[in-house]
Amino acid sequence: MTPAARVQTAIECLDLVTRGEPTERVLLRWARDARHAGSKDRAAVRDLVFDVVRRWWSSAALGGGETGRARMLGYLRGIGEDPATLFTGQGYGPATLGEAEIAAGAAPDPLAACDCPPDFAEDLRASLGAEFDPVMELLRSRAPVFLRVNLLKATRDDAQSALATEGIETVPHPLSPTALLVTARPRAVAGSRAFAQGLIELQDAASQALVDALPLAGTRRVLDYCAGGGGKTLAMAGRHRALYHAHDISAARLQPLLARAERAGASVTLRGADELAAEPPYDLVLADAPCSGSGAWRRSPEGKIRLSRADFDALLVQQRAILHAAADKVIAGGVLAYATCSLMRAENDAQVELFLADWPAFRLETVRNWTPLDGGDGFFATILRKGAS
Ligand SMILES: C[S@@+](CC[C@H](N)C(=O)[O-])C[C@H]1O[C@@H](n2cnc3c(N)ncnc32)[C@H](O)[C@@H]1O
Repeated sequence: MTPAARVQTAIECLDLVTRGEPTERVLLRWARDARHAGSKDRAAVRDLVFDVVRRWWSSAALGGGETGRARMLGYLRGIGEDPATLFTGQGYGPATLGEAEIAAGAAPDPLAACDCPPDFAEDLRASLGAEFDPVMELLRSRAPVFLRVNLLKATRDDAQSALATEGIETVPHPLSPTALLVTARPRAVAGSRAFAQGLIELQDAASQALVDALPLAGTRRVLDYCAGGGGKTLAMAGRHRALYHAHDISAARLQPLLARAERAGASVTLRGADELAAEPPYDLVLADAPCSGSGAWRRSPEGKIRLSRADFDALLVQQRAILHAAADKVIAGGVLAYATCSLMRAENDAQVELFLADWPAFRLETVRNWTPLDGGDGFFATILRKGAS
């Protein structure tokens, strides 16, 4: 595909995204049907579509409309590329620009310029304070690719050397002693020998820093209450030997965890709701709750354009319920760690305040926040210690 044909394909995908179809589903369907497209084309179209989603509002303003074509036009203007070089009307590229399109488009207002979802601007401003502008600016660009070195199988130096033999260049990242930032061939990671042998996992550096902050030393029984695919379960197991139980309301989400654990050389047991109810309490329960995902909007930008006020309110209710259920599984003297990848106070400190008012047996031990300004995604983590008796 020519660069112009990739742009036209991205425009058609963006039209479907605008109509409400999930971006990932649109791209998967296109990739399945596009027999003429090679892997580089697929990657390029994917990158273009997600780049525009990250700059949803500024692209619409600069392009003078909300169609895929207008947004692509605005996106190209926004990154300083001349759209006329791609909108040539040749081959499978987009039709040449009409006079109205050339004249259309205006500088975005300050909120659109930072591509902040209007419905959450107030929350984000209040939560981030002086960091609002620089954080929103970072969320307009792609996330770096980070790896977590699996200390059960390799040191960070070993992992770096193994990756380098496959042309994957990395540098250590200061956010965590296990974090590597990929500086060359990030797309080769998932197919690499180092990955197949369990030396590394793909995991954001702040997510690793969050696990570093958990008081795992001395714990014997650990429950990951919202384990999902088990990213944090495996990060904990890579650092500290203990009995790890993984639970999630969705069995489908947990499903890849056992194969991942085997590759990592870690021992993790899945626990459904009934099994969990029969388990004695744990020394440490991690509740990595579902959230707005606002801290990870550059990695998963879909949430930025889809999150509604009603979704958000439902998430707050879910987070409270999860905190209560997870607290029930903490042994006297043990720890409840509540975490989100949200930048918003309502999901973070405010939830903890509500929890502490309901559960006087717990006291706040530490609170940590990471934003994309630290290099990785935005995360919140708090350690709540249950009284000894
Ligand atoms: C932020 S994700 C977890 C990510 C995971 N810890 C990781 O590091 O890869 C939140 C998870 O919470 C799960 N979840 C939602 N409601 C839940 C509930 N009531 N009980 C347990 N898990 C729940 C979701 O299915 C989702 O997998």
